[in-house]
Amino acid sequence: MSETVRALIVYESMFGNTERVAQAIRDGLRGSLPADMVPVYQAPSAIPADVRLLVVGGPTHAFSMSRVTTRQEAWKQADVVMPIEVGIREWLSVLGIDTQDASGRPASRLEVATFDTRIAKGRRLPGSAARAAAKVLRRMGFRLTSSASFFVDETTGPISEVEVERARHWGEELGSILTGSSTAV
Ligand SMILES: Cc1cc2nc3c(=O)[nH]c(=O)nc-3n(C[C@H](O)[C@H](O)[C@H](O)COP(=O)(O)O)c2cc1C
Repeated sequence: MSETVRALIVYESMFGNTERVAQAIRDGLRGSLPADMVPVYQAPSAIPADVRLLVVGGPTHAFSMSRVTTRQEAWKQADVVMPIEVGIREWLSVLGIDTQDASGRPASRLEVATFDTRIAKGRRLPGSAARAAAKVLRRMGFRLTSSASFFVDETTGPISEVEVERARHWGEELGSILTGSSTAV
C-alpha cells in the first residue's frame, strides 16, 4: 500500500472509554498503515483526500448515537473528556467529501468502519451507535467495511483490558483488509 494513504479515526467519548478504544484501534491499524485519531469536535468537515479508511465511533446513548440531551445527561453524571456540543451524529450530518484526490482517484475508494461502546449488561439490547452511524454513512454512499461494539462494565466505565485488546485486534483486522492480507473481520 502506498505510504501516502492513511486511516483516520473520528471519535466521541464522554467518560474516556471510547477514547481508549479508539487508541487501541489506532494501535492495531498502525501495523498496516499510518493511522491518526481526532476527537469529533476537532474533526474536519470534509475527509482529506489521503484518507483511505475512515473509522467513526462513539458511545451508545439511548440505543443509538448520542444527542445533545443525552450528552448533557452524561455531563451531569461524571467528568467528561470533551465538549458536549458536538457528537458523531452532528458531525455526520455536516460531513462532506472530496470527490477526487490529487491524482484524480474517485473518493469511492474510501472505506468506512464504525464502532461504539455499550454497557456489558445490555449486550442483548438492540441499540448500537455503531449501527446507527453505519446506516447514515451507507445512505451517504460510503462502503462499509465493518462495525463493532466494545463493552464497558458500567456507564462511566471502566472498560476491561480484554475489550481494549479486542479493539486493538479489530484495528489489526481492518488494516489487513485494506492491505489485502485478509478478507473478513
Ligand atoms: C445518557 C446515557 C444513555 C445511555 N444509553 C445507553 C444505551 O442505550 N445502551 C447502552 O448499552 N449503554 C448506554 N449508555 C452507556 C454508554 O454506552 C457508556 O456510558 C459509554 O459506552 C461509555 O463510553 P464513554 O466513556 O466513551 O462515554 C448510556 C449512557 C448515558 C450517559
